[in-house]
Amino acid sequence: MSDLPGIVITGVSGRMGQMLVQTVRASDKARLVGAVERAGHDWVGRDLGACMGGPELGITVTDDPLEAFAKAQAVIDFTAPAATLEFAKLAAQARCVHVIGTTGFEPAQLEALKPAARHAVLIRAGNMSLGVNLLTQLTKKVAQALDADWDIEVIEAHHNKKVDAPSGTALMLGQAAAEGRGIALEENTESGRDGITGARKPGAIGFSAIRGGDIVGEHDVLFAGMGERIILRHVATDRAIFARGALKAALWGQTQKPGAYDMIDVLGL
Ligand SMILES: NC(=O)C1=CN([C@@H]2O[C@H](COP(=O)(O)OP(=O)(O)OC[C@H]3O[C@@H](n4cnc5c(N)ncnc54)[C@H](O)[C@@H]3O)[C@@H](O)[C@H]2O)C=CC1
Ligand SMILES: O=C(O)C1=N[C@H](C(=O)O)C[C@H](O)C1
Repeated sequence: MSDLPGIVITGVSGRMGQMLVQTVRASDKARLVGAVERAGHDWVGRDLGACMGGPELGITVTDDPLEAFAKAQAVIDFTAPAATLEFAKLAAQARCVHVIGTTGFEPAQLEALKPAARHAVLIRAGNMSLGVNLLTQLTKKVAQALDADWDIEVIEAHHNKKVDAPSGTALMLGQAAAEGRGIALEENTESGRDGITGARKPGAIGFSAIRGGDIVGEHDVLFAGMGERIILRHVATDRAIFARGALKAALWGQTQKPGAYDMIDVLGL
């Protein structure tokens, strides 16, 4: 019996779920102990390895998250907001570190996540990659240095299956820009322009979303001034960057006190 932290992956058949299975199995710092899918999914009740088209792994995909969490030290969760809210309660009950990559939360849903962090370590980020988390720091710094005559626009592109916009990453970058500028993002957002919109609201932070093909994730923060522009860019070409970040967070969380954390905490940026 290994004493490496045991990890459960939720939404295991998803794009990120399958990438996480590969990442955790390749790691010598953690072991995969459970796999969760939604009730009714055709992977439930079958061996995970066989579902993924490979040799059997001895892990049966379950739709009973609490049963899976009870055997684990961490849950890595890239699913959907309603599912993540449910998993947060159960992970706290099982005292598991809950790493949340899910995006698309409404403000009330984010509020509803808070009680879980009183009992367990909860680490949430709209983007788990080192590059994007560094970019948030750079964005804050540039926004701090420029006055409100510089228009800030966050432009993102993702694959055609993505269901939420702006992306979680775009919101992190917008938040960083707002903090740098010393304004509240909620009161200074401009998005979804269409038709006769009128001139751009001075000082606003704009968001635009492109959806197409298999784009993994691309984000530009554009600072547009009079006669010059600065563009900060991150391009993701492989989902492994998110899975590596999530696993790092799950391991880091093992030694932390209950509370709400993000990837800036994990990476020590
Ligand atoms: N924070 C980050 O670094 C990243 C975040 N994401 C986010 O992760 C989420 C998932 O993305 P993808 O893997 O591309 O989506 P996907 O649609 O391929 O996978 C989601 C999976 O969750 C499962 N699921 C939904 N409800 C469930 C429930 N109640 N119980 C168990 N499983 C359930 C679905 O059946 C599906 O297999 C999205 O919100 C996306 O924006 C994606 C990549 C990186
Ligand atoms: O849905 C995705 O694919 C991604 N979602 C995250 C987001 O909303 O920013 C992270 C990454 O860009 C991929």
